[in-house]
Amino acid sequence: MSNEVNTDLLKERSTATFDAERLTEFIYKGPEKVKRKRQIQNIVLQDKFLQSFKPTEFYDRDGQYNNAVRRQIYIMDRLEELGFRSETDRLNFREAAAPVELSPFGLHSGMFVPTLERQGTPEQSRKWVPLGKSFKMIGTYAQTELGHGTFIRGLETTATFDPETQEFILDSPTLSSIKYWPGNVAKTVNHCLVMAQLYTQGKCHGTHLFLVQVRSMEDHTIMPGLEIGDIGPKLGFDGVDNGFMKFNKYRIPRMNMLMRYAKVLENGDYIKPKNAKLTYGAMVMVRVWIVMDAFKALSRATVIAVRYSAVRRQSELRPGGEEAQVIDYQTQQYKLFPLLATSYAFLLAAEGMSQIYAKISSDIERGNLEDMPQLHALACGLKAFCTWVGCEGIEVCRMSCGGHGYSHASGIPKIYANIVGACTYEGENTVMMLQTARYLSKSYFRGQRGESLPELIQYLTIDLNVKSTLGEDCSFESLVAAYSHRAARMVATACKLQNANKQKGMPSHDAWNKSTVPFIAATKAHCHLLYAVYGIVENMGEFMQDGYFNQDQISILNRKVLALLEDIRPNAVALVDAFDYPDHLLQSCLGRYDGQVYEALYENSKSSPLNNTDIHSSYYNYIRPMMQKRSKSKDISAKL
Ligand SMILES: CCCCCCCCC/C=C/C(=O)SCCNC(=O)CCNC(=O)[C@H](O)C(C)(C)COP(=O)(O)OP(=O)(O)OC[C@H]1O[C@@H](n2cnc3c(N)ncnc32)[C@H](O)[C@@H]1OP(=O)(O)O
Ligand SMILES: Cc1cc2nc3c(=O)[nH]c(=O)nc-3n(C[C@H](O)[C@H](O)[C@H](O)COP(=O)(O)OP(=O)(O)OC[C@H]3O[C@@H](n4cnc5c(N)ncnc54)[C@H](O)[C@@H]3O)c2cc1C
Repeated sequence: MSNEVNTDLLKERSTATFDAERLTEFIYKGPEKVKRKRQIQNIVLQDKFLQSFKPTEFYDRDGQYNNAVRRQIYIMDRLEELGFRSETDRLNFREAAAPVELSPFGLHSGMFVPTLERQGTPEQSRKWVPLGKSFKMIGTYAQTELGHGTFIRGLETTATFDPETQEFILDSPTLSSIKYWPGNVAKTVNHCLVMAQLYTQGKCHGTHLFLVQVRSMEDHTIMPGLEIGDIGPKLGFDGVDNGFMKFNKYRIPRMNMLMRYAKVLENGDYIKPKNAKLTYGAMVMVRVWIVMDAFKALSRATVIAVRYSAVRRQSELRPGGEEAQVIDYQTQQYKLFPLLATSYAFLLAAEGMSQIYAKISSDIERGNLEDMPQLHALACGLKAFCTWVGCEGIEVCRMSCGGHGYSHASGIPKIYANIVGACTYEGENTVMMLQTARYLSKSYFRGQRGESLPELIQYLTIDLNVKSTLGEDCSFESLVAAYSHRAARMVATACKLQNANKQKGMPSHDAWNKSTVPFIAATKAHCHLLYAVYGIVENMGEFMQDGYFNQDQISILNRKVLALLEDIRPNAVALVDAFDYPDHLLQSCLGRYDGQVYEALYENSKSSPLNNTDIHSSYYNYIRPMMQKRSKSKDISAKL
């Protein structure tokens, strides 16, 4: 591989009107943090073991799982050796060491241990969290069943208290109650946090979490009374052993119920929690993290697509002239530059979401549940919005790279396959949006009654009779006002339909269900971030429904969005360089910093396993016998 930088990329970087390094420092919170991140990424780059793996798609499923386990354990050991204590250092090392791989221990660290900490009593946490953190206990979060994932209250796994033996008896009473999907259940973990319907003294008290040992700590054999296995190949998550698990009257100690919020006493008495939804806390936490995951996935795909668009020359923009950089086609800019803006918007949304989560979850830990509904609504809405918009955007990035975008060598298919599951896991997006919609509906009617609303939704009470003041300058204030107006009007419209349904005599659940389509649209408007002008132009109908903009203002906006493309054009490469993703993290022949795309594609293809032999065995086994057989037959020409 040559170590020269593609001349087009060199030109792009020299014509940028700002210093990308300054923006990198803003993104990563200062020059020292950037320096530290790069130091850590370099440690990974110099690490022979970590650099010894071929691209994951060159291995079969067994190999991918085996590699994932090997690599993640190596990473754990290296982190201990390096003595990295800060979460940022550890995350930077992990992301650089395994950039496109979901860890078979991901749910252990991401859900199992944090849930023990947050949902266990202090005694339970003191006992189990150190075992989890030292990987003596390796766990996951097992909630979804064959028959239920969304409707937690419909889960069928039972945990029945036996006061004689002071045990809970876990059981999968039906086929549909078999746990199905939990990550790392199939081969990796020896414990699970199991969500089950709690029965005591003959009464069901709803779903609660139980710590269950599923494999021997001595030899990893499956505990008697359990059936465990892998669910099979999936669209992505190749290295993750999502599994199924069936309980057959499986006994666990009473004290294995996480009892921070609800309890079962020795005599079987049930002590209920302050709020039944406290047991849903682990899901809220992961939804908050998924907003950052959506930023990372979309921004990486955008880096690849924008750099490739600067390098790829195709067709004549000027008749007879040299072939144009595809980034100079207005259509290519209209595809990619809004995604560039969206990536920056998602970064800010993810950081804001994390700050709000930190504050409200610490209030909840101290027993102040006042803002729990707002946190739930925000986490549901942003998780759904950012993964939907992010996944659509990643597909646009892939297609904007033409044929090479479809190759795993571009790095984009893997980004998409790993993040698109987030539209489903941790709460299916439509269901999540409807949770936010429910909160908006209740808030709208509270606002109508003159009750005060939290700051984030005070816009619901604005005067909807005003028209836009937008002028040629498309001021920030006029754009914010436009988004608030659109969302407030759409929420009001959905709520009026819900009310009208009730007035017609519909029971409230039907009145709700028959207004959920406009509620989804209203909730998306509520979550819509301010990559402003493009968002208005792309959704003009919703902004225009009540004549909020006049014809002149619409023309201003249509002109403005094209003008913005020209404003961004000279800085497009610098804006993606600022995300500072090193090549070994992007894993992309198209998104390389040096732009040597064709050489990288050629080298990558030569290492494809199918090239291990010149003539493939199928020639000897099938093709040659077929040709010999056909050459003997008389009417060969007819067959051809
Ligand atoms: C690439 C990176 C890889 C990163 C690695 C990631 C790997 C993937 C890991 C994946 C793991 C999983 O998928 S784990 C499994 C995830 N599963 C889910 O998320 C299931 C989704 N379903 C649910 O959360 C629930 O069923 C939900 C839809 C909220 C409905 O719950 P209920 O029926 O109990 O409640 P409802 O009747 O709807 O509402 C009753 C009231 O409770 C409130 N309520 C409901 N949930 C609440 C909550 N969590 N916190 C506060 N309040 C809540 C509602 O707002 C209502 O308030 P009022 O209106 O005031 O009454
Ligand atoms: C990659 C991946 C990893 C996963 N990891 C785990 C894990 O580690 N642990 C775990 O417990 N689970 C895990 N899951 C399961 C996941 O949490 C569930 O699949 C998810 O919660 C969706 O539930 P479901 O499958 O029942 O979908 P369903 O709810 O059956 O969705 C089917 C359709 O029904 C619609 N629908 C359902 N309810 C409503 C409603 N009330 N109103 C309107 N429409 C509705 C949905 O919008 C959707 O269109 C994982 C899933 C995936 C894909």
